[in-house]
Amino acid sequence: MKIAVLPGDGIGTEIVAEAVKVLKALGLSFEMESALVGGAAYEAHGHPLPEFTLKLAQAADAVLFGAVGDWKYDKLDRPLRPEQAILGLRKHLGLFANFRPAICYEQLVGASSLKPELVAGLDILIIRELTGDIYFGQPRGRRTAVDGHFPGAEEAFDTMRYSRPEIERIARVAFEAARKRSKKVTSVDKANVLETFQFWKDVVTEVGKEYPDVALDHMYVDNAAMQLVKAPKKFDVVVTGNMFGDILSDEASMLTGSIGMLPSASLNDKKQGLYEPSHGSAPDIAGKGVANPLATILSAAMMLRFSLNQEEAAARIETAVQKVLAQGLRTPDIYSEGTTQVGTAQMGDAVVKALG
Ligand SMILES: NC(=O)c1ccc[n+]([C@@H]2O[C@H](COP(=O)([O-])OP(=O)(O)OC[C@H]3O[C@@H](n4cnc5c(N)ncnc54)[C@H](O)[C@@H]3O)[C@@H](O)[C@H]2O)c1
Ligand SMILES: CC(C)[C@H](C(=O)O)[C@@H](O)C(=O)O
Ligand SMILES: [Mg+2]
Repeated sequence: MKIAVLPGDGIGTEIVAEAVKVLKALGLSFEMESALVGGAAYEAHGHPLPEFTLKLAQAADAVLFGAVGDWKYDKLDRPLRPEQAILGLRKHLGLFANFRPAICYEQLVGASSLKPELVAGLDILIIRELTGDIYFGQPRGRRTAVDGHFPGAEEAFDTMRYSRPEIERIARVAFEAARKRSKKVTSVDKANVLETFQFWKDVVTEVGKEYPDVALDHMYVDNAAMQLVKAPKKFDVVVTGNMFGDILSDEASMLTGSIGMLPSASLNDKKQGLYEPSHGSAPDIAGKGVANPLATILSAAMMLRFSLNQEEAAARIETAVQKVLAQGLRTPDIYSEGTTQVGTAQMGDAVVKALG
């Protein structure tokens, strides 16, 4: 089992160190190899996704990823910005299906942004399409009246597009996932305005006919953003495009207590996957040892389940995380009165101890 470990920037290095600690404590034989990615790779090699890093990821069964980015790179040309590394990995590895489960653990009901009764028992699965949409559509760029370059641009544009096969395959992923859950899919779109998402809705509806045992409903993204905070338990599997999924999953993270609790799995059609927390490099708290490593540790559990066929080990990690929460240990983002505040490394150590 070969794991490429790509910590990246900011808190990426801190939280991945804790996930690696937990993986090592399982007593399984992994081959783990690390490489620079994002801003760290740009500093060392002049590119956010160097050839070596990409090859390492391509050759691995799974990638454990931290986060990339920092405000100090804002002025770089877009292809050199750290965020291009994660977009490049998704594209090169064909990681089209992004699972972002928003689960409110019973111990964190009080840490949620919503009233306890709205989130107790909450378990939503957001399935975000990850290699299409306005993120990758062509053409994109800037036009100027003068020479085609910034500064002096007159306008900038991106293209939102989805092809039928792209929508069909993510819809199937969602219907299959729903079959193993409460058999309900909500497809989120903006079909009232956008041609791309009218097409999305039509294709998801067609695919839905292959799954008569799964209930399908459709919701506009603005309403979905509202319903997520009004009555989140109405949702089970949510399937949506790349950009809407990016936004809705950050919103959903706060129902679980913190963005530091939301793991993710990005899969291709070969079960190869990239596993990362849904959050970013958090430059505002980087280097302080206070970041919550649980989203990354829970992402490692998803990696064991989806790409490495280690269901038992995955469940061990998830149980250990619930145990440390039950012990009252909290990083600052999920802290509440009566609990014990700990730092990133202490939280990782506690999970290792709770593995038993
Ligand atoms: N997949 C990725 O690598 C990824 C994802 C999102 C953002 N980014 C990048 O990260 C940089 C910062 O972006 P941002 O500030 O908009 O989003 P962010 O997710 O990094 O941070 C948003 C807020 O959440 C907090 N936060 C995030 N993770 C946390 C954790 N584990 N524990 C405690 N608090 C946590 C941060 O302190 C911050 O206040 C940008 O360069 C952005 O492009 C990268
Ligand atoms: C960093 C950025 C490219 C990325 C995205 O928009 O997909 C991030 O926000 C995420 O959610 O993984
Ligand atoms: Mg995001």
